[in-house]
Order: sequence, then structure tokens, then C-alpha cells
Amino acid sequence: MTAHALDELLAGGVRGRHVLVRSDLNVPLDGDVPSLKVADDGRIRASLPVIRRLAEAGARVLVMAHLGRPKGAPEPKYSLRPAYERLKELATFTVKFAEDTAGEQARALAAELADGEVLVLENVRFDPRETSKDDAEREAFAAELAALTGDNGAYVDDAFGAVHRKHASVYDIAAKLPAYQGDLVRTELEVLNRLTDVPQRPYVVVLGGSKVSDKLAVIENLMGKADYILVGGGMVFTFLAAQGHKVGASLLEEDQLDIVRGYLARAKEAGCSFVLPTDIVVAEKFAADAAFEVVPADDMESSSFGAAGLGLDIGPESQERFAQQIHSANTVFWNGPMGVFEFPAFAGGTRAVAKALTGSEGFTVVGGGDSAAAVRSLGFDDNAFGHISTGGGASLEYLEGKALPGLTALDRG
Ligand SMILES: Nc1ncnc2c1ncn2[C@@H]1O[C@H](COP(=O)(O)OP(=O)(O)OP(=O)(O)O)[C@@H](O)[C@H]1O
Ligand SMILES: O=C(O)[C@H](O)COP(=O)(O)O
Repeated sequence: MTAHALDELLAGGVRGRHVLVRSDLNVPLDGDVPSLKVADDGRIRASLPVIRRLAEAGARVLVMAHLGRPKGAPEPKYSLRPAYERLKELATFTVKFAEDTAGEQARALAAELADGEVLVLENVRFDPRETSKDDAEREAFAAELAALTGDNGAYVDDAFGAVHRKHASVYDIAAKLPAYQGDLVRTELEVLNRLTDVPQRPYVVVLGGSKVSDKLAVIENLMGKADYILVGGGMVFTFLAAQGHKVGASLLEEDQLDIVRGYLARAKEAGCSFVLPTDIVVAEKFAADAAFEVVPADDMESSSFGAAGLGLDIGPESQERFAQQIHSANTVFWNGPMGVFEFPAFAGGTRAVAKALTGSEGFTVVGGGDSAAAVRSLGFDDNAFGHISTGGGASLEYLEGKALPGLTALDRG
């Protein structure tokens, strides 16, 4: 079965109907509470077309989204208010904000909404039922969200970046309301299908970032698809440690070491080679102005910071090697910054990989909220890449060939 498209919903007429849209507004923020500002509005801009189409067609649009990973209770630093402020600046229609998600204020504001107006609900993850493992809890929350739409509502999933999450606002909600696939999800899938169908070889996957345990899980499957997997970012230290090297105080998933050893042992028979950095930029502490040194990847504690040193970027030799590997590829998929690019001293690896992609003659895809934000903050133009996907974990899991809850939920309906 295929999902019903947004076009079908619009063709049936939405004027006066409440339409609940799941968007991915999980954007990086700058500053401190209460003056947090959106640091990169890529995901907001990507979410805008569907919201606009619905508003212009006269729907009463309710936008639900998450930001960060709060622990099931309101936390000011994870409020969606900054994302709402930015959306309001970009919008040509009225946008309002509810301080709760499905509570008293959300219900009242949803009921008062006029045709063509938009209401952004507070972070869905402020309710523990959103991410609960208990089906009944998630379903109860989904029912409360659905109730905001009255008796003739509809649901549109446009949050490509979250389709891999079995969460109430992504999965369970689709069983509560007539459900449709948003344009962003559709176009993201069309592009990623070019990578799953017949990628032009050599096919290089570049992995980094900090959501290490999420992403380690996808490697097993990617090994059967990619010719080379280049590993950088926070994920690299679990690889180096699995090879028996000391990594100081760097990000490390101790409980994944055996799994990673298995990957390294099976890579050859899977027809894939791992390319790991040979040098690392090690810092004294996690700070923009931290002292740093470049050390061999297999001897990270040789820096003057000893076991307290933190690997925050791949070194210049590795940058060169990764760039060469990317230049020789015909297809490149990149997810996850190579280092803590938010600190200029540790942005070299990410810049080098981005530059290599922009110089590539092959088909290049950058996936991930932070990865996309990184390339833009380093001054690269979106158009210099084949495609910039709004999904990090989502695109990786899609490429892995997994059935994703947010997509299967729509097929159901
Ligand atoms: N060596 C490192 N140590 C700690 N953090 C790192 C390291 N390298 C990169 N990071 C951090 O990784 C973060 C991005 O990781 P993430 O896995 O979220 O990327 P993404 O896939 O682009 O985003 P998303 O999955 O949210 O769409 C950045 O904030 C960056 O600072
Ligand atoms: O940033 C992302 O990849 C998406 O918004 C999903 O966020 P999550 O990894 O916290 O579920």
C-alpha cells in the first residue's frame, strides 16, 4: 500500500478543517534562556511549504514538533518558542503559539483558530507519553492530539527527520485521523531512492556526529551497500578503542565495542572498507578556546593532556585522505559532522569533507539537521550539493532498508 499524498487532502478541500501537521522543527539554537535564537533555520524553511499550502487552502493548521531530547517534562531550553518566532518571521499568514501541547491552552487556541491560521504547539516531548515504549500510553497521547482537530480533522506527516521514531506524534497519530504524506517526506524519499536503487560506484558513506549509538546500528547494513565507510566525529573513538587504542576522555560507547569489533572483522567479506582517521585533534577541554594538539589516532594519550584529552576533530592528514576518497567516488552520502564544528578551532574536518563534496563530480547527499547546519554555517551554498536532506538518523535508517514507523503508519491508513 502507498501513502495518501497531501495533494489528495487538498483536492478534497480543507477550508475550515483542522489539519494536524507533524513537522521537524528540531533546529540548533544559540544563546541562553530566555533569549534563545534559531542558529540555523533550514528545517523551518523546509517545513514551510506544506504549512503554507494548507494555510492558503483555508485549513486551520496545527503544527506539532519536537526540539532536542527533553526528559518527558517541560524544560525552557527545549521550548519550541524560538522555532515558532522564526516561522512567524518567514510566514505570510498568521502564526500563533500554544504554551502547552495538548492541554488547556492548546485546546482553546485550536478551537479559536480561523481559516488559514496556524498554531504551533509546544514541544511534543514535554509529555512523557510521546516517546513511551508503552503502546497504550502513546496511543492515549495521540488521541489527545487528534482531539485538537475536532470531528473532521486530518493528519499530515511532513517530519522526514523523525520518520524513524515510533513516537505518538509520528506513528500512533496516523491511526487516529485520516493520514497523508507531506511533500517534504515525499521529495526526501525520491532523492534517497537514488541511493538505494542503483548507486553509481564507488559509493562512499561518511559518518560522524554525536548520536553514536543510534548510528552505529546502521553500519551493519551499510557495509553491504557502500564500498567505503569513512568514520569521523564522535563515533570514531569507539572504532579506535575497538582496535585497542586509548582515546582519553573522548566520546566513547563502551557497550558497543564488541559490535564495532564485529564490523571491523566482517567488513572485508561484506565488500566494504572502513577508512578511519590517522590523526586526531585533541583538546584540553570541551570549549571553543581550549588548547589543542594534533596526535596520531593510535596514540591519542601522547598529547600533553594525557588521558584527560578529548578528541574534537579529525586531523589534517585524515582530512586530506578523506577528501581524496570522496573525490574518487561517484556517489557520496554524508551524515554527521567530523568534529565539534560549532567551535572554529575544531571545524577543519567538517570543512574539508564539505569542500570535497562540493568539488565532487558524483551525486552527493548531505543528511542531518546538524550536518546541514554545519555546511551552511561554514559558508557553503546548499546548491553546491546534490541534495541536503533534513533527516540524519532518518535518512541513514532509510538507506539501511529498514521499515520506518512514520512511513509504515501512513501505509496503514
Ligand atoms: N568528536 C566529537 N566529540 C563530541 N561531539 C562531536 C564530535 N564530533 C562531532 N560532534 C558533534 O556532533 C553533533 C552533531 O551530531 P548529530 O549526530 O546530531 O548530527 P546529524 O545527524 O547531522 O543531526 P541529526 O541526527 O540531529 O539530524 C554536533 O553538535 C557536533 O559538535
Ligand atoms: O535531529 C533529528 O535527527 C531529528 O529531529 C530526530 O531527532 P531525535 O534523534 O532526537 O529523535
